[in-house]
Amino acid sequence: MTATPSANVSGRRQANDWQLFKSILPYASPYRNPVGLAALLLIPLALAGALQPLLVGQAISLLRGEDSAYDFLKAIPLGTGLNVLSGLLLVTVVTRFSLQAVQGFWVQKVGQQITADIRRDLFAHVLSLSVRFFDRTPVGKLITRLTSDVEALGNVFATGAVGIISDIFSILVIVVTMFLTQWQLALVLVLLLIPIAALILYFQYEYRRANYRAREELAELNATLQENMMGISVVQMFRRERFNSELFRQSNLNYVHEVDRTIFFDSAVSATLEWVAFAAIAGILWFGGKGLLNETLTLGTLSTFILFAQRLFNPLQQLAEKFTSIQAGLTAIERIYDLLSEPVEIRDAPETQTLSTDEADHLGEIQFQNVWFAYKDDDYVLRDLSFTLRPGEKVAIVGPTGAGKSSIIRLLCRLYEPSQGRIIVDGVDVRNLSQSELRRHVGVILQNGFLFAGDVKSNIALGESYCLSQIQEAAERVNVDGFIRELPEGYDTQLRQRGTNLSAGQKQLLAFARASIRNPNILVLDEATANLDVGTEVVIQDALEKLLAQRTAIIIAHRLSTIRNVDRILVLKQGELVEQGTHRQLLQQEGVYASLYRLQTLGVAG
Ligand SMILES: Nc1ncnc2c1ncn2[C@@H]1O[C@H](COP(=O)(O)OP(=O)(O)OP(=O)(O)O)[C@@H](O)[C@H]1O
Repeated sequence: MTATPSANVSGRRQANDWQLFKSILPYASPYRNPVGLAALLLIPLALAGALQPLLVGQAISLLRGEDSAYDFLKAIPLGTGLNVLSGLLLVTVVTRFSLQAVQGFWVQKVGQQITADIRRDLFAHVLSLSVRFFDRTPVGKLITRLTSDVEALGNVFATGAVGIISDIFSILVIVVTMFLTQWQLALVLVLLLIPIAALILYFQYEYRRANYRAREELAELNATLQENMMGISVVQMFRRERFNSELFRQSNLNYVHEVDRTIFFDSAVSATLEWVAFAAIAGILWFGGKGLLNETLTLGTLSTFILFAQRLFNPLQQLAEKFTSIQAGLTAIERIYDLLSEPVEIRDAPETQTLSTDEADHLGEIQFQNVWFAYKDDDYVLRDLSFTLRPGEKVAIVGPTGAGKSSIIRLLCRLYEPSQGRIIVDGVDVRNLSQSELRRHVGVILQNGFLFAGDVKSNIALGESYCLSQIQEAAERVNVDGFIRELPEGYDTQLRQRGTNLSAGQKQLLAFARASIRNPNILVLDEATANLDVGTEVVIQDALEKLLAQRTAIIIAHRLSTIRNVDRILVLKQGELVEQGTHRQLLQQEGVYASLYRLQTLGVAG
């Protein structure tokens, strides 16, 4: 066992079963009617269940002419009395059989709908969580929560485990009926129930802990699996197969170890109940037998109680059978609840401001005011950064690897929030803008544009309602229309997941079309032309000039030759702005930029 799962278990938010139950209660409210109907059926079901032992006991009493037989039965002929009892027994059997079927169907149907609703909300919630959350949570773990944890919850309904509620209700009705029939025997049975309940609670507690750890291990396993699938080319290229298989084997073993613990506690519950059910019947026989000899008890009542004991432990045994499913379901709710209560760090302010859409307002001004930023604690990657980009200005950010260039972009787009300081776009703090307005205002083209499974045109429109001609125009504006038309089915060409049937450069071309169609006032290019060959880059550069006209632009590029013509260059070093000016001014300053530039031109010459 590794230290990780226990750390996870102890580090998780504590919620008791009642809180967990309450957390899914709102999901049941749209299905009030079927849930109410199923709950209502509990009453006739439990009553019919409690009546059966009484009827059998009465038949025996009647046959033996005992006092415990009801007076109205004693008043009619024996044959008629037995017929009445058999008829009533048949009614209870048919009632239980048919109502159980109706109830089972409704509960399962509603259960699956509730599970689907939870899955939907979980997905929407995960998508709204900040990038910071994804930095610390492996995707494989999230997938486990969205798939197998939700599945475990669905199983509670699918396996009929939710019928436990009806079992508990039946136990209560039987207990009351027993006390009304013969309180001494009823007491014997109820006293037996107390230690069993305590034992079951203990096993349940242990099972839940083991099950939570097992789920954590499964999430770990899936994270390893996902990482290897995503990085398959690196795995194969560096011959990591054997090494990674060993890591996977360990993860697998940890999982099995935890599952073994859950099996142990599950079996312990079944075994305890099996044993106790017999002990209960023995207890009744012993105690009731003495009553029979003293003639304080009739055989009819004793038979009724033997059946009661069976009836009482039957739901408990069912509980043992459903136990795994229910406990797994509760663990699943716990994990789902954990994720659903993960706070959305970046959300729209209650009253957002809007940006001016008036062209005359010279849109596209960006101000960073004393911005500090750290991904973790006080490990600042941007330090007291202040600069202003005038509307329409083209500014390049350069600096060594890890200087914090991309972090500036992430802050501007509000994927993260600054630790201190403010970022202002057209006079409005980005925190006061709605995220959709900000993202519409700022277009970003990244080095590795992500593509979704679907066709080319939907990858440009990305869910917005652009028509084909608008998409084509946008592609023409950035000179990528020709490239798209050369694809096997032009704009209808299906892209496989993550666009694996396109080259890195081709993906970047589509990213240009994506930005062009949205017509943002501010355009950010993060190493956007790094994957293009020189020929394509010339074509794109030409398109870019057109795209960038009238817009504010931030360009991050390692190849300094591509940014010589920008209005201003900001030089970043270890998160601080160390120089700024035009290419010419910076060369004259003989500082960081000049040495970077010389190194590159030397590199090119060499
Ligand atoms: N998600 C993250 N979590 C923690 N630290 C990060 C994260 N992303 C980046 N960093 C750290 O922040 C620093 C700045 O990273 P950033 O990506 O902004 O650099 P960059 O200048 O764009 O680098 P490059 O030129 O290599 O793209 C680096 O030291 C990096 O290790």
